[in-house]
Amino acid sequence: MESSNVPSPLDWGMWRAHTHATLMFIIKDGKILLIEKKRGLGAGKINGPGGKIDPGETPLQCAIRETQEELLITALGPRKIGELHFAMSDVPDILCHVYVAHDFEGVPTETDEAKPRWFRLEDIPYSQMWSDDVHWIPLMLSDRTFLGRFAFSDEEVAWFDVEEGVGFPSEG
Ligand SMILES: Nc1[nH]c(=O)nc2c1ncn2[C@H]1C[C@H](O)[C@@H](COP(=O)(O)OP(=O)(O)OP(=O)(O)O)O1
Repeated sequence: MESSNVPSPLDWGMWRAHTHATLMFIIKDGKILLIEKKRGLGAGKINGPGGKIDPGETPLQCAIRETQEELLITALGPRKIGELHFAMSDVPDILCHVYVAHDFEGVPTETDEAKPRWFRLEDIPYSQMWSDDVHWIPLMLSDRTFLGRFAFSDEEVAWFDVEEGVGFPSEG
């Protein structure tokens, strides 16, 4: 478990997410498919495809739908690998379900929302990503499940804790 050496600025036992969201990472042939996000929260950053869960939708359905909408591809065999709890300072708090898939159908295509970018696993552009990503993407690449909690101050991580080897129900 990796964590900050300072006390948490909030009581996580009382924490509740305002927004439920997803991220999908396609990892294939030693490369990871990321996006340049063109609009919404995190516009201009590199991230996985994803977005808010719609009413009546499961997290898995959301991750598949958002990947279809943003890149015009369908992830095959996605599996939940992690959960991220974000206590934000300037926008509503987010609980994000993270999925990994090792195959997909279709051709990754630029849309109004996103531009596809493949990166070699050793060249992930952390400096252009959310500042929490460096704390959990390496676990995801090692196929380790995780629960990450992050308290943000503006755009920077002020406190964090990442627990490994967490179990998730199979549908996720
Ligand atoms: N600190 C963070 N680190 C990270 O890696 N991804 C984050 C993040 N904070 C938010 N996200 C991602 C998760 C999710 O895919 C998305 C949620 O932001 P939004 O609710 O603004 O999504 P979108 O604008 O894409 O949603 P839709 O309107 O549903 O398309 O941003």
